[in-house]
Amino acid sequence: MSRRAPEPEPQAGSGRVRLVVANWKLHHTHLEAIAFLERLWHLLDVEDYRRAEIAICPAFTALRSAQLTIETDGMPYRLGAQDVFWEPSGAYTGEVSVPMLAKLDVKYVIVGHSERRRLFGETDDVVAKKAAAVASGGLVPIVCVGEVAEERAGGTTEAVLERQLDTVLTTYPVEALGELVIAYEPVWAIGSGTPATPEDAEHVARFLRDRLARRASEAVAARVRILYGGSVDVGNAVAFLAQADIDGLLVGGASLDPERFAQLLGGRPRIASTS
Ligand SMILES: O=C(CO)COP(=O)(O)O
Repeated sequence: MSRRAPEPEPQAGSGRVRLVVANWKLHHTHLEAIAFLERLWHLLDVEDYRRAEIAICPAFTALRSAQLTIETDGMPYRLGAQDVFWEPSGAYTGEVSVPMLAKLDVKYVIVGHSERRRLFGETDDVVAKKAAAVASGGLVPIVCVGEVAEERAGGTTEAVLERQLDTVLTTYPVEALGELVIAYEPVWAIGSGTPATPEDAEHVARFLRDRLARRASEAVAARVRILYGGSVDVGNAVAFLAQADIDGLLVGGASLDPERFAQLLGGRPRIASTS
C-alpha cells in the first residue's frame, strides 16, 4: 500500500513537534518487525501522522528490514536504535557505531537508558560520550535520565537529574544542542504499571528545561524536546501529552503490539484533543 502521510505539525504553543518513540528493548525478530510496521501502517489514519513524529527502535538485527519496509511503502516512521558505541570503527568486538546506523537511515539513538546503566554498568561519562558521538555523526540522541526509587524517597531526584544532564552537556556539540531529545524515565515507573503522575512528570520536565536554559541558553531550552517514559499506555498517554513541557513519550511494553500502539497514537481519546 502506498499513500502519502503528512508531516507532523509543531504544537501551537511551543513550536515543538511531538515525538512518540517505541522502544522494543529485547523483543521482535526482523520478521516480527516487518509485520508490526505493515500492521501499524494499516491501522493509523493519515491524520494521526500530523499529531506526532513516530519513531520505532527495534533491535539492531531488525534495523535493515525495518529500513527497507519503511522505504518501500513510503511509511512516515523514523528509525531509532537502542544503543550505540562512541567510536566510529576499530577493534571493539560486538559494538555498533554511529556511521553504521546512519547508513541504515537511523535518525534517533536512545542513550543512557536505565537498563543500560543498571544492567550493563553505563556511567554518566559513558552516556555523555555516546550522546556526543551520536550528535557529531548527525543523528539525534534520546538521552534518558531518571531517578531510582531510593533516590526519590531520599529527596535527591533533582540532584540526580542535574548530574545526569550536566555530564552530557559538558561534552555535547553546542551547535547540535537544539536537536537534543531528553527522556525523563523514573526508573521505578519502568515496566511497573505505576507511572509518574502527569503533574509530577511535568514538574520534572520543567526542571530539566530550566536547567537547560541555565547551562545552555533560553533558545536551546525552548527547542529541546522532553519526553516522558515509564508505564505509558493507552489510558494515560493523552494526559502526559497535555502537559506544557512534555513533548512526547518513550514507550516500552505498550509499543510491542501494533493494535495497542496504534490506539495509543491515535486511538480515543485522540492526541489531538490536547492541543
Ligand atoms: O523503559 C521504557 C521505555 O524506554 C518504559 O518501559 P515501559 O513503557 O514498559 O514502562
